[in-house]
Amino acid sequence: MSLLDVTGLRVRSADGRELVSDVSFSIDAGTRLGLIGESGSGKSLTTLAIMGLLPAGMTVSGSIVLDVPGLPRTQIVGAAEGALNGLRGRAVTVVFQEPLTALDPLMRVGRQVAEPLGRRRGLRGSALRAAVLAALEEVRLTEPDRIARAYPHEISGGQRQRVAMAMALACEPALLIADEPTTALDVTVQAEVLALLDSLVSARGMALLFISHDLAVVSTVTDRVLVLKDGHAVEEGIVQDIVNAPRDPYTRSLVASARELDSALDRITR
Ligand SMILES: Nc1ncnc2c1ncn2[C@@H]1O[C@H](COP(=O)(O)OP(=O)(O)OP(=O)(O)O)[C@@H](O)[C@H]1O
Repeated sequence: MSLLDVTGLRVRSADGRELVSDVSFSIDAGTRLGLIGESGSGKSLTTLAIMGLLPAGMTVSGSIVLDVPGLPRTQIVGAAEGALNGLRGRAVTVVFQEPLTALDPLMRVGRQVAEPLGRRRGLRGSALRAAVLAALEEVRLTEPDRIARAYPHEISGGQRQRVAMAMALACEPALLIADEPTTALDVTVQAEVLALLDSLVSARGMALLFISHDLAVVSTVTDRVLVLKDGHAVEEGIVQDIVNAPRDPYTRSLVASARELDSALDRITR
């Protein structure tokens, strides 16, 4: 049994349009899967369905089973809010593209990191303060004291994404979903945050579902990938195989455009 088993997932809008069509995949404990596709292909809705957070009015069918050691095996589709609340954080946590969505603009960063740490580890007072600084250091934030005292708007976008990662990791999830976590960052910061994510996921033995529209980015952090187009899964496999021999026409076009960018860079640097 996998950690996450998604079978025949369908999501429909309130007006009956099918936005995600019969998508199936699974993730074993400690393994990684990339979900790739252009804008509107259904990546975010798939993520939200796994978290049980689809917008009101949408309907979901199929099966999403989370089976995390030490927690009740749960069918997410149709689960009661209470059961989902018990799973969010500890079983599965998301880091979103825009870290401001995870952060309260009116609360100092340190207090926000303290909240999941206190809840998960039962820490208070000076032990909690020390754990907050350690969590900020773990995501390689220099000057953790200053960052802890800052409000979200007083730190950079890259620093905010590291804070969001620290908050996600504080829950010690079995599965981390990273939904385009570096898309809003500039390219050099993007590479650093990806490397950090990669090493933290390995160090903690977490499973990772990594969402991106960028094949090059996906291939740096995952070895297996599922390609989505217009809500349908068109191809799944090892990244290396998909890059070398894409079977589906859409995957071929993704690979061709990634290569195009690469060779444009080569031409300039030659
Ligand atoms: N709240 C909503 N109501 C109606 N349709 C929606 C809603 N949210 C998303 N959609 C539609 O569902 C489809 C899939 O959207 P989704 O956000 O999952 O795509 P995505 O692959 O994550 O795209 P992006 O990379 O731009 O985030 C799109 O056609 C989108 O317009």
